[in-house]
Amino acid sequence: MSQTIVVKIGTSSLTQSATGHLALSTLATLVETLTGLQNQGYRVVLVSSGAVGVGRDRLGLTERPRTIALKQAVAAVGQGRLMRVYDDLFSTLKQPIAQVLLTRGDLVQRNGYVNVYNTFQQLLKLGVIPIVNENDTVAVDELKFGDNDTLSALVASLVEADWLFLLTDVDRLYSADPRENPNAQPISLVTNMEQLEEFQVKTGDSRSGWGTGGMITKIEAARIATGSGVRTVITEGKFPQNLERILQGEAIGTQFEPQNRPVNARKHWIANVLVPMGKIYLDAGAVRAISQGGKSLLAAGITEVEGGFNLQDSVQICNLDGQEIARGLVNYSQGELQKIKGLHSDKIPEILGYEGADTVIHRDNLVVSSQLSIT
Ligand SMILES: Nc1ncnc2c1ncn2[C@@H]1O[C@H](COP(=O)(O)OP(=O)(O)O)[C@@H](O)[C@H]1O
Ligand SMILES: N[C@@H](CCC(=O)OP(=O)(O)O)C(=O)O
Repeated sequence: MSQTIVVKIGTSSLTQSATGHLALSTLATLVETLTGLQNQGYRVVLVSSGAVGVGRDRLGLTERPRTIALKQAVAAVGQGRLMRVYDDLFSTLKQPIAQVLLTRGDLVQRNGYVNVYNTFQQLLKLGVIPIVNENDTVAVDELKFGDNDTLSALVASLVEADWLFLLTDVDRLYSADPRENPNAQPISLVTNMEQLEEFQVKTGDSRSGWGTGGMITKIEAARIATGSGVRTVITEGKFPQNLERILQGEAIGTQFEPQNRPVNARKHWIANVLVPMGKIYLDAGAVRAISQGGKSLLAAGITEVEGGFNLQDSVQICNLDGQEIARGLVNYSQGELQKIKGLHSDKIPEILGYEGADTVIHRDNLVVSSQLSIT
């Protein structure tokens, strides 16, 4: 079966820093490279930022839009313009493309997730290169990916990609932001995410003029993607032709080695796609039963409940120190749990006045932190 690659390009690479106009030569090289890879038999997905940057340039705004409404309006202007440029360039090479605009809300319902999965599969089967962006114009805060690094990692996981390339305006990850620290050490290979602590990587919150997430969201993306078995590379967007060399084995940029692909796609979805709506705190016995015993969560081990969650929402499960040890889908609302926390399951019908589920979170809907990387 052919390999699948997801390439994410950030605003900093798509636009010229001096003028804010599109970086046409970079875009043209990217289009040539991706079409070349597609012709070699790779299945290719492009996650492209730039809606806000291009819209801002089109409208002649000199500042980053601050209000949500303005940002959403600017993105609406820029997204169409950006796709027009991509379509012109890809069409010159006879490569069909598709626009896929997503919000987290499209993926949080399990059937929505499966639907998007099927659409991607169909597009790739047709030999199309999907061009993905967050649907900035309609996304509301609670259901935003917020940055395209995270979005690209979730897409890479969804399409079961072999590679995720994060193209940006630095050539690789450094031990500190190279803009601010001239002694920052380059990092070529990360075999597991704990190594980043050994390398003492610092990201600060610095980012290029129009970028959104900075380096921290790229590391987070690498964590999600490698946790799904996707090899991830941070490399410079100015040289898209390097993708071919990396695929041939050259050590360019920072490469993050993939962990084993999780066998359970549903648990990956719970851990990485759903937005937790509350917290449940457990006593030490319940923490052990869940973390080491592979058990379902029962009401008896719950000490405290926080947040306004409903049945089937995702919640964070914490030990008494507040450290997250698992995440899962609840069978009770926050109000119900307040009443039954600490009680034996036999007591639930009496207290609530109806027969509830035996478990607060069934183990099939529970992801412990050692099982999968939790965001
Ligand atoms: N440890 C680090 N290594 C490399 N770059 C870093 C680091 N910490 C912060 N950065 C900054 O992250 C920036 C890239 O992020 P961003 O501007 O969001 O790019 P993009 O638009 O490609 O998403 C770089 O320009 C760099 O200054
Ligand atoms: N969805 C937004 C981009 C969000 C984003 O993550 O931007 P960047 O840091 O440049 O990759 C847009 O198209 O402008």
